[in-house]
Amino acid sequence: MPPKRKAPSSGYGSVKASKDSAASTPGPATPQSIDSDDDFSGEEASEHEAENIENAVNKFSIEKYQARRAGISGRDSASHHFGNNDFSYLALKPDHDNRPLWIDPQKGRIILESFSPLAGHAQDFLTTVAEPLSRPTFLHEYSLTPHSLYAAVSVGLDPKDIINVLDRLSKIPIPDNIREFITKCTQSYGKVKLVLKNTKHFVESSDPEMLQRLLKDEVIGPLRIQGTEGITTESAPKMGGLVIPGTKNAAGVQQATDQRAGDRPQDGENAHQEDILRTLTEEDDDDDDADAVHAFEIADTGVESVQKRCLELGLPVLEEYDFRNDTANANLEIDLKPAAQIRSYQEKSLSKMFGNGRAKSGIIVLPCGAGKTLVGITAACTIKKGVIVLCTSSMSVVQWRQEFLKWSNIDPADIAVFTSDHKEKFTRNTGIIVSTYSMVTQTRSRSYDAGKMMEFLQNREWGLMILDEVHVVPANIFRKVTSSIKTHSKLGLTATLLREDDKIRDLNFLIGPKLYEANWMELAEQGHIAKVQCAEVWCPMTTEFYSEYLRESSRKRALLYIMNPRKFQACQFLIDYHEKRGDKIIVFSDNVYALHAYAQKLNKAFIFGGTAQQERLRILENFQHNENINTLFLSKIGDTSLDLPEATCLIQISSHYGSRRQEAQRLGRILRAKRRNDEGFNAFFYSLVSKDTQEMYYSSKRQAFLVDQGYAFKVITHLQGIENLPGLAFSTPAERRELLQNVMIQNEDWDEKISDDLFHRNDKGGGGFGPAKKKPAARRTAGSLSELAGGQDMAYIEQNKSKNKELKKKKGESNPFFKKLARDQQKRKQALE
Ligand SMILES: Nc1ncnc2c1ncn2[C@@H]1O[C@H](COP(=O)(O)OP(=O)(O)OP(=O)(O)O)[C@@H](O)[C@H]1O
Repeated sequence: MPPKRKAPSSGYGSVKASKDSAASTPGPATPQSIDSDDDFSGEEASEHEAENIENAVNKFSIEKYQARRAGISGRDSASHHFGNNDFSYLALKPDHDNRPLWIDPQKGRIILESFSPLAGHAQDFLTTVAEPLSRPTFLHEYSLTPHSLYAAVSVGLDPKDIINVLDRLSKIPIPDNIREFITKCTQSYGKVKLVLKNTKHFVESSDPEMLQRLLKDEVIGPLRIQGTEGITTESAPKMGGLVIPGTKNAAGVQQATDQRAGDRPQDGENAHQEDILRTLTEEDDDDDDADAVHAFEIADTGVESVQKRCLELGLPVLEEYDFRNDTANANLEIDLKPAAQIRSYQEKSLSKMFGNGRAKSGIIVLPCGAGKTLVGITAACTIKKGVIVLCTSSMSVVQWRQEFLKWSNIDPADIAVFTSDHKEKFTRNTGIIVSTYSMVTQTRSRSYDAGKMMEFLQNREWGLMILDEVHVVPANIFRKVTSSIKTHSKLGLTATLLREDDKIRDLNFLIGPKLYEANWMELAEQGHIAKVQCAEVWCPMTTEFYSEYLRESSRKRALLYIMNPRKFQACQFLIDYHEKRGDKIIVFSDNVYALHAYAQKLNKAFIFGGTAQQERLRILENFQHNENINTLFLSKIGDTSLDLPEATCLIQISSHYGSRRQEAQRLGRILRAKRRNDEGFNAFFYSLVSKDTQEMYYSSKRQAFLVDQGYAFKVITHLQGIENLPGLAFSTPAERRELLQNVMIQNEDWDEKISDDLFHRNDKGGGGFGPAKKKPAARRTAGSLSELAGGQDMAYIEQNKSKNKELKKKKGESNPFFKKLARDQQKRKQALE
């Protein structure tokens, strides 16, 4: 029996609230549920913060609603089936049909009817105030959490606005406890800002009483600069005059609202909806108080103490950078090239960052391939001060620099890279540095040059720090980065604000709140990312493999379900089918033994941690441009940073347990497919799973995130015509026994331990077969494995000559196109040097 599928995840903010939530709470921690690279340590501040949130959420769980519900339970013979989800006691508004939202008063969940004519407006609003949990075709689920409300406050909404709009869109009157929850969360969050104006730090708030309270505080009070004039008052900053480059106008949110005018219900279609819409778009100008801000100045050295103390007081500080009034830091000459037009969702995300004309620190979440790089570059072009970009790998560093040169008019001399191979500085008084997290945080055994470079980074003030792929970097690394490099604003970029250990919320206070999260399906509909058909292919285990599977320990079990001959056949069949359709296919395997075995047997090229850099590039070039090389086997080093827009089909044969993040990252490899706008084009993502094994459990867990984004995984139990595939591997019992013998003698852990990506190796040696860090002395081949098993005469060894070697041989015969490619690469390298 396959394991039961889990219901869409619930937000961490809602978990503890009620008894039935236990069902949606993740089970006990198992080794598989934690990504190995998600190491955290020293999280005192965030633990404290987490406690606050839990308390708030517990308060949010309301006995009175429980009691009211108790009153109605047993009312009819069906209500008990709905348990805690029986909301029939809630009174509907008379015109509820015209309103798109349902609100669950117990957990703060909001359900949006995405087919409503008002859905567009409602979605814009909900992504600002709530956490999107699940967005399939017809009903979207959001959750109000302390963090989502914190983010809403940070983009300038106040509790009154939030409650008003929610009320207009809701089918039921807003429950009192929801009002209370919104007010409670927002009254402390976002009230205090730390603003750097003209090199002076100010603690700012629109509430003068809040500042009085802080001045009386024993830690913060003494940090006020003596001799400055107490609390000053001035009008609140406005967007006015600020133009985000690459946009037609920079009215930000307002423009996004205008674009929605197309959603407006047609004349006579529904007068009620027209009314609701009108009230939604009406300007709220009755609040004059919000137009003034009050501030006091603190010493530069007191910044960290103020932040820490405010967090302790439950008043996390929002960071804002008034870059237009920063006369102390030199202006950077940078603008987007005239041809660069940012897309509406990119503009919308930036309008949240620059909503009031200042730069807010925070995180922007866009799907893989949706253009996060251009968002970062546009932010840099808006702020026009020194920028530091931090990436996860040295290849990303090169790509970021190239993208800056492609999209902006930055002088190449003003953008430098800092990696182990290149330690450059810009020559003028300001510029851009692109580096990796490891370069700026590693403290031991720094070379002299690297030490000098770090001094250079630490001795200046940066206008903007762009933090790429924020979800993969441990919190302690962020702490090191932000404490050692002075920057006025931080922009985190990611595709999946998701960690298996749920520590993602730490980022809220280390970088800033989530400013924007795009809807994957919407972007696919608009053609910005590819549409993907997802399928899980169930492969029955052969009897001999299954008998061993039941007997074995967990590590060997994994190898057995990965090497299941039926899975191999399914992979062979799918490759054949998609190659014939003209697809370019990537096959992913975390397990390097399987990677090697599959690729060798099917005579396909492969890349893993031990593949030499030259060989990797050669294989990738062939995959991109050689019409005879249409399939590439990749280990997990290809999960990220791989830009292969030719790829249109993914097949996953082995993966990292239940990692939702890896599943999303892998899907991301085909979202940028070049052919995505061809009529009727679909990319394909297959996950091959051995039936009745643990792999099925992991597989459903892995899919949870993508299912929440609206992807539907079809289950394929039989691949039509597989039996008739000429040359189908392992079709005789003898072949399968041979394979089983090979698998059974494997005693090593074949999971690749990598600490860098596809383009950057740890070992300096050439392509050993095994974990990347191992010495490449012994190159194990399929031949020697087969010999060990006493099966020298089997098909397995006959195909010992790998496709990789074949490609290597062809190196000298490179056609003019490859020669040109090599020349271009050489030029790029020289440009970097
Ligand atoms: N506004 C735009 N106009 C034209 N092309 C764009 C625009 N935005 C992004 N692109 C293109 O889309 C592709 C994907 O962009 P990018 O590499 O920044 O995606 P990403 O979100 O960083 O993906 P990943 O998460 O996989 O790294 C690039 O080729 C980029 O040039």
